[in-house]
Amino acid sequence: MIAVLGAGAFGTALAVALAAKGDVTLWGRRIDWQGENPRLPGVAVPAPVRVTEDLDAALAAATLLLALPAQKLGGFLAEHGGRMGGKRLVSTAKGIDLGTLRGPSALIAGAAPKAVVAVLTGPSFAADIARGLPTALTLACADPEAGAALQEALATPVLRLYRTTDVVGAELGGALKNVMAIAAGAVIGAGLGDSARAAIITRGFAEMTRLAVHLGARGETLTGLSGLGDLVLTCSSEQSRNFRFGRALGAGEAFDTGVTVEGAATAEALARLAAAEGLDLPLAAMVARLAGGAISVEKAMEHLLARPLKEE
Ligand SMILES: NC(=O)C1=CN([C@@H]2O[C@H](COP(=O)(O)OP(=O)(O)OC[C@H]3O[C@@H](n4cnc5c(N)ncnc54)[C@H](OP(=O)(O)O)[C@@H]3O)[C@@H](O)[C@H]2O)C=CC1
Ligand SMILES: O=C(CO)COP(=O)(O)O
Repeated sequence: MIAVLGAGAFGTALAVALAAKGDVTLWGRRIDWQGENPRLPGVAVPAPVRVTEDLDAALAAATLLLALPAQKLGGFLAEHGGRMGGKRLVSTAKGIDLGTLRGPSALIAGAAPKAVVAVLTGPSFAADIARGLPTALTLACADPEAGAALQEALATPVLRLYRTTDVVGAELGGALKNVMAIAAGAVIGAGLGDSARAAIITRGFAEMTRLAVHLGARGETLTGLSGLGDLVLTCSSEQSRNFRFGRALGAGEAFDTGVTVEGAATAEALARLAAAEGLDLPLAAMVARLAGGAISVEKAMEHLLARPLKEE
């Protein structure tokens, strides 16, 4: 049995997609809706999805998809991780925890050492998955056999999963692209043009790869769905919350603080990591200052353009 923990847009979309294969439990801490989740408007949640606030019932499943925002995962695991030993735990969070500077897989392994840890990530908007549009994602698990079994269990005819054992690379691809999407949105919001956005995507990709490899990832993982693929999607689509947040920053407009924008906290985590490890992460550092209100887009661009000229 499969249970999805976290009834936000993505958890709900995954439950809807997996319902095509059989019964799924969708757990949320507060289910105050019926039939259609306001976080995923226009999508009817079908009958095979058992929606519940009962965590004990959800924890009966052998496979748990953790669909919580990255900054909420640590607290949730601290409270409930002790009951998840022996399960297959698949994180969908795209971020780095600000408190510990760790990714979701390390948080899970710390809280539930006996669990099989995996990451499901890649270019996919919740609304697209829920509508049954074709999507390709990365399923990362360090244990190849467990990874193959999860690939079978979670793939559907329209949700195509590619397998890797590079968990660090897969989760960093998803976390870092959100930071770059804020930068791309800021460039567009400030009216700096599509050419500048292409520069952000390309130099952002170089920065992502450099950091991920430094942290133990395989470089080629970043050229896959959960790196380049998700970076391109998120930097170029109005559907992206990170892009829209950046665009609002660039345009000097307000943004709804209730919307999940993983890239803001992750940029701050990266700035701290860069300081601790002596890394040069110019774009992430700028996004951290932009998102924190410490600098304007104009000043950020001035700083970036004034950097010494170098080889590509
Ligand atoms: N939306 C998308 O298109 C995609 C999202 N993702 C990733 O999935 C993760 C979740 O995003 P998404 O579903 O969109 O976010 P949403 O903002 O739609 O939902 C977040 C959900 O998390 C719940 N939550 C927060 N804290 C806790 C907690 N301590 N215990 C239980 N539930 C909690 C919220 O519940 P409550 O309402 O009670 O606050 C809410 O249901 C993110 O890391 C995101 O990057 C990945 C791919 C695509
Ligand atoms: O991760 C996503 C698409 O792959 C969703 O992006 P946003 O969180 O920016 O909406």
